[in-house]
Amino acid sequence: IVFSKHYRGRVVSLCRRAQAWTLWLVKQEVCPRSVHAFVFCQCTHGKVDSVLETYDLYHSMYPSLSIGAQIGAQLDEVVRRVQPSMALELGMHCGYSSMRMLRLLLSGGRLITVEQDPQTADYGEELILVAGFKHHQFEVLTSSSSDAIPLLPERMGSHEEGFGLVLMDHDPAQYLTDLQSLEREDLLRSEGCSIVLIYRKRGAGRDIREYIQTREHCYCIKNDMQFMVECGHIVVFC
Ligand SMILES: C[S@@+](CC[C@H](N)C(=O)[O-])C[C@H]1O[C@@H](n2cnc3c(N)ncnc32)[C@H](O)[C@@H]1O
Repeated sequence: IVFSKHYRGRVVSLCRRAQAWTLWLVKQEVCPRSVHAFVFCQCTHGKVDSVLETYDLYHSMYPSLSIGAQIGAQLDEVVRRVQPSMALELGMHCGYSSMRMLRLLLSGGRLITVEQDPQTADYGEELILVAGFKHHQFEVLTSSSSDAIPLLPERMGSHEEGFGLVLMDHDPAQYLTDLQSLEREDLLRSEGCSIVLIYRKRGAGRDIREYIQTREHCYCIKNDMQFMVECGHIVVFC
C-alpha cells in the first residue's frame, strides 16, 4: 500500500508539471491556482522567508511569472537603499515581489499593489497574509494600472509626499503611459523616487529610455541590468 501511494503521488506530481508546462508552452500562461496551492501547502505559515523559499522552489520546478530569486535580490538592494515609506507595485501576480518588498519596509511603511486579474489578486493577497503581513501594511487594488492610478491619491492616507519606490512588472507596453499618469497625478515623491522596471525580453523599453533621455533634468538611469532598470526621478528639477 505504501509503495502504491508513493508512486501515485509521483504520478500526480508529474501530471501537474506536464499540465503547467503545456499551459505555458501553448498560451504563455501560468495557473495562479497551482502557484497558490503549492506555496500554501508547503510553506511554514507566518514565516515570510519560508514563503519566499517555497516560491523559489516552485519557480525551479514549474513555469513561473515571479521575478525569482536573482532579480529579487537586485530589487532587495534597491528597497534597502531607498527605504520608501510608501511603495507602489504594478503587476502583483501571486505576491512574490510584493512580499520581498514588504519584508524590507521600515516600520510604518506601506505597499499598494495592483493586479488586474481578480482571481490572481485573491490568491496573491491570501499568500501575503499567510506570510504574516497585515492589512495596515499593504493594500491590493484589483484593476488595471490605468484605472488604478487615478484612484491612488485618495489611497495615500497620511503619506501625502507620494511614492518613494514604484515597481513596474505588469505590461512593458504600458510602462511609459503609466509613468506619465503617475507624474500627472503628482504621485512621485518630490524629494526623489526610484522607478524599477522589469524587462523579461531583450531590447524592450526603448520608448521609456527615449523619454528619460529627453528629460535629463529630472530623470536618470541609476542601474541598468539585464532584466531590471532603475530610474531616479526628482520632481524639484522638473
Ligand atoms: C509578470 S507578472 C508579475 C509578477 C510579480 N511581480 C512577481 O514577481 O511575482 C505580471 C502580472 O501583471 C498583471 N497585469 C498585466 N497587465 C496589467 C495591467 N495593465 N494592470 C494591472 N495588472 C496587470 C498580470 O495579470 C500578471 O499577474
